[in-house]
Amino acid sequence: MSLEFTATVADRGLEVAFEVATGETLALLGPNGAGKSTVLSVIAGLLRPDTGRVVLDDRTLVATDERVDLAPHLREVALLAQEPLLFPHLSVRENVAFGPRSRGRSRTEARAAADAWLDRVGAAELGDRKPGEVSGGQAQRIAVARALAAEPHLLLLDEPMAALDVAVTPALRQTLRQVLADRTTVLVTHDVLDALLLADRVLVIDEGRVVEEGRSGEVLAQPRSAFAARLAGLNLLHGTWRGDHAVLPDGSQVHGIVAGPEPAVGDLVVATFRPHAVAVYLERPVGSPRNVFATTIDDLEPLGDLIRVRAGQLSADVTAHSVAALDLVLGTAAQLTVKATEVAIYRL
Ligand SMILES: Nc1ncnc2c1ncn2[C@@H]1O[C@H](COP(=O)(O)OP(=O)(O)OP(=O)(O)O)[C@@H](O)[C@H]1O
Repeated sequence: MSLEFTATVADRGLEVAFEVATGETLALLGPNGAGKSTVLSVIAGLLRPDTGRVVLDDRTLVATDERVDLAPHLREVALLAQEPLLFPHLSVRENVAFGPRSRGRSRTEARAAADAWLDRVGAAELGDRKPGEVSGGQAQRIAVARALAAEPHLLLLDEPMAALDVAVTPALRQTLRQVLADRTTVLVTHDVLDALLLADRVLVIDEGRVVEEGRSGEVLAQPRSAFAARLAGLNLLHGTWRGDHAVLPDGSQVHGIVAGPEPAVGDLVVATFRPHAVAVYLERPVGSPRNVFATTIDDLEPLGDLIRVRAGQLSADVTAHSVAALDLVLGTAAQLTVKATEVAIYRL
């Protein structure tokens, strides 16, 4: 085990234990105030737990019963927050070179390491600029490079994409996928796609307690906790890429827009779309091209002004008026449709 974590923090109502294997990415999911950031603060050494023990590889970072409490800068842990927090007076290259320099590398080595990391995160051309002269998405890439250039044993990411435009998140998510592979990471996120695409396992925390834990795909496919179920409200269909559409295990086809890198024929993919984008018909609709799934309704659940219709693996949010007009009840055979433009397809 690479990271072993047990801690209680009484005034934040936190009592959590988990482990992360070497090279694994663990996503921490949970509602606001659940305690996710508190867990990261304890690991980074910004908050001392009332009781607890955090061991990274074979080094004890904090152990309340042994009175061990390593200073943050000695922990070899990098914390990347929502806001990039770059040093404004240093150039981008100097920001990234900061970690290697503090680890005793020469100026030339540190600059070379900085340029190599900037290149890996797709920010090679920004080295000479000041942080004030780059966009939010670029600043976050630079912050990723800076965190990794310090060669941390553990990377902590606190909603690294929360402050960014939705337009730039797919590209940064792709960069993170590449740099997180084989790197021990704890990632706090609210985004089901981050959990699915970046994390091997997820831990769902609610009111300071672990309520669910497992492989990302499994937890999101069959959520047990209310929070994971709400997250998993997003439709997720796993399939195989066929060049211009995905084929599901039952043979049905899904057409959509590829987000991120183009999958090769035969690659495993996931097609995602919001329940809002799904329409329910009794007969197979004719006309404009779209995805049609023949299925049977197995749950109808009020959701604010709408009704969430569940049918097999699919969810559709429709008005109460249409549920009444179509006379939908449990067991009704229905055709669920979604336009290809509403479906995002990701390579797994
Ligand atoms: N600096 C602080 N001082 C005291 N209590 C705090 C502090 N920060 C957070 N808390 C409290 O600790 C609990 C856990 O908060 P934490 O920020 O860890 O949750 P979170 O899961 O990261 O939430 P979010 O998703 O909103 O970031 C909450 O009850 C919160 O109000």
